Amino acid sequence: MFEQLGLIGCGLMGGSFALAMKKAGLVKRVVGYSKSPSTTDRARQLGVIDVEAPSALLAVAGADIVLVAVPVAATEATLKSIKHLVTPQMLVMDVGSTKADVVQAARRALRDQVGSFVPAHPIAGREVSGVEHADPELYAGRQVILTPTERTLAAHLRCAEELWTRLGCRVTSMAPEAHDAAFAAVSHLPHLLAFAMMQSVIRQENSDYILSLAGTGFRDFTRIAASDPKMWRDILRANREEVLVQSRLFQEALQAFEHAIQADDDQSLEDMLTLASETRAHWRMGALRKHKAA
Ligand SMILES: NC(=O)C1=CN([C@@H]2O[C@H](COP(=O)(O)OP(=O)(O)OC[C@H]3O[C@@H](n4cnc5c(N)ncnc54)[C@H](O)[C@@H]3O)[C@@H](O)[C@H]2O)C=CC1
Ligand SMILES: O=C(O)C(=O)Cc1ccc(O)cc1
Repeated sequence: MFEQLGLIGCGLMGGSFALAMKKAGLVKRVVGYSKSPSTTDRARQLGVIDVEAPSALLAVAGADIVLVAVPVAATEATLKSIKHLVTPQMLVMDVGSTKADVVQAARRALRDQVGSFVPAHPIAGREVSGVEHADPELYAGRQVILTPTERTLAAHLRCAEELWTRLGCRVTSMAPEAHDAAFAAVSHLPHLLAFAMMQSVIRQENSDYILSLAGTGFRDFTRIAASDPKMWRDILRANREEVLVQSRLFQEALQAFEHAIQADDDQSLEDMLTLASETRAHWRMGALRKHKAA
């Protein structure tokens, strides 16, 4: 399907995309660039990329598909640096966790070439980063959200849908703002809460001892607190308004639980726990809920 993938950001997401594309026979050659030359070198040693490029622009030269897989705050500078080689025939995508800021960055950076850009967010990932963790199966069975703009070329949008589908993903399209509102609730706030949970334990005097007692519930709840701090700093800042809305909603829910406990209101406490428990028990990743719990 493609001759040459230009990969900018040879980390977990970019590296996994390159491996998945090769495994699916969708690309012949991968030319990669990462900010640190040692990362690009490592990506070549691991067989994630075939050729090292000394700059983002040179990674794009000769490519018919480009993936920008850098921290969201680096998107605008990256797109600016490659603009001169972006053509209407070239499909350019990203994998950023936030979309309104990325779309605005693309408009500013790519200007008349913005039609080549299909903003994408694979709902796949891990709490570890770096090319060492790149995995050809990372995207299999996961959702990918596309947030095309009014200027996105229809042919590129169709091509992106087909590509992600061939990698085993379920593809959905939505507006960037709707994306950011939804993912503030189901991804950004949960990560923030996991970080905050760790903070609240660490601040206690006997934290080492308490942590040594914790079991699987704590492990499952806090797994994502091991995620990359700089990446999450960028995501939380990029989607600050929606994250703060969700944080306030969460605090209201927590306060309702606190009040019920304080007031010995067993009925309210049990009702709230039941609603949460039943909803979670029936929740399946990627499935729409048919019946709301009573
Ligand atoms: N880690 C996850 O679970 C998920 C991450 N994402 C998004 O994917 C993007 C990449 O994240 P990961 O692959 O996890 O991070 P990573 O840290 O594994 O990889 C990022 C790579 O980009 C390189 N880089 C940083 N700034 C650069 C620049 N200005 N120019 C060129 N290369 C640069 C880094 O050296 C690194 O190799 C982020 O935007 C993140 O929001 C999306 C879904 C899941
Ligand atoms: O580690 C996990 O389970 C995640 O939730 C990973 C993740 C992180 C950021 C995203 O934008 C999407 C997925």
